[in-house]
Amino acid sequence: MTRTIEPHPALPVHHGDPFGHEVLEDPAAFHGELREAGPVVHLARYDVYAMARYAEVHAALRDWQSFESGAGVGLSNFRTEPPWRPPSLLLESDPPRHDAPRRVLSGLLAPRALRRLREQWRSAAADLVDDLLARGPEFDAVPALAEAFPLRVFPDAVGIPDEGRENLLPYGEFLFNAFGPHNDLVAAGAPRAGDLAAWVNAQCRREVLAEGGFGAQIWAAADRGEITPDQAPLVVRSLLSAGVDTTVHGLGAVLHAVATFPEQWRRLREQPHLARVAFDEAVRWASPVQTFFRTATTDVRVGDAVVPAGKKILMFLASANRDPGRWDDPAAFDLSRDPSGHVGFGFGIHQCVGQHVARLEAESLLTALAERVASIEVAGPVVRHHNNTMRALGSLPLRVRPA
Ligand code: HEM
Ligand SMILES: O=C(O)c1ccc(-n2ccnc2)cc1
Repeated sequence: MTRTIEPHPALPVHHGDPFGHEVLEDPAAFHGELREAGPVVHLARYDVYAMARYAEVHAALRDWQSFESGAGVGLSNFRTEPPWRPPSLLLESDPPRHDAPRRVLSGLLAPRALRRLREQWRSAAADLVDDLLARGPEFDAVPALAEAFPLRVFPDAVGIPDEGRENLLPYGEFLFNAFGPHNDLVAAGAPRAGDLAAWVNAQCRREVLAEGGFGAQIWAAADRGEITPDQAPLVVRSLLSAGVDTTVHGLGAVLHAVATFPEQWRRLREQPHLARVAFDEAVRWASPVQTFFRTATTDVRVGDAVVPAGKKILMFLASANRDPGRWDDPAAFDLSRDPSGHVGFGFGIHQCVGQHVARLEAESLLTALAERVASIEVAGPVVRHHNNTMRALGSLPLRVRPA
């Protein structure tokens, strides 16, 4: 018997659409309205509950018992409608099911485990930048760098075959749209979703994965009994789902940031060790992953309101990362800031297990650029690419002056 209870009178209501093109184009005003309205706001359009302030988002990310992932981290509730693909053993699971797959990926993707890739990725970044600069000082950084670099290094690191890698970006694009409502963005990707999912699933089979790659290491963890053989392909699928589009838009964000704030590029060139903090500050500033949902496991009190059990909570990571109650001058990209504590990689038990991969990619590319490029400026209209979950650029025209 489903109880239909009206939202609590203390709960402010907002009638806007966080997944509409107006908000996707520029969410700042919408985020500000939600932060000002209260600690939690009822989004009447979808009958979900929004958290947009840092304090509540951070607390909800930590409290996985009250705010679960097992009913899905998108708008759809797996308990009432079938997921479009078998749920993720990490992203869409809670303890105890979540524990072993998490432990396996944490080990494989830890900073010390990535050391073996550092030289290779740095030299791949240097080659990519050398080839690009040889073609001239003006280029669109989205295809030329933000997309090209992750696709040059990550599929090889996983160990998938060369054939069909062009499916990775559209698969991720659909996946991240599918966390939102069935709007025009989902409809546009739906015709290819089945084929893309079939191709991704085929890359998770043991026999296609190259020796020494992350994929083969996941299967080896199954041989050691750390996860079951049935779980192994799904854990590989997590890497293929998460590993490309996120870093593409993370790199797009940091390139957009340094081109928009040239004095920060000067600072990075003077102090190359700032490359890592530059990426985290860019993840805070842009929040490539804008939102994720949770589901209330009980009637959860938030401030003086109550979110009814079974309702979805939309956590606005991007708004929390620009909450003036937490950050000074939040709209500034500033390398003198300490961005730690940002929620751009989440927080708590589901915090991004691939963050070190993303950081290593960013550090490799930024270091290669900082050694070769004295200045970077925006050379044309910056075009946004709308996605229900990701903050993405469609085009970032840049002009560089070689060092
Ligand atoms: C800039 C790049 C990235 C951003 C902004 C990002 C962001 C996030 C966020 C916000 C979460 C938390 C999800 C939640 O709490 O529900 C997360 C989880 C996760 N990320 Fe990332 N991510 C990035 C790159 C990557 C990469 C490169 C990989 C894989 C190599 C990856 C794999 C994962 C996985 C498997 C999870 C689920 C962890 C769990 O549930 O225990 N991510 N990421
Ligand atoms: O397990 C999966 O399929 C999966 C896991 C994580 C992500 N993700 C989101 C942001 N960083 C990674 C996407 C998909």
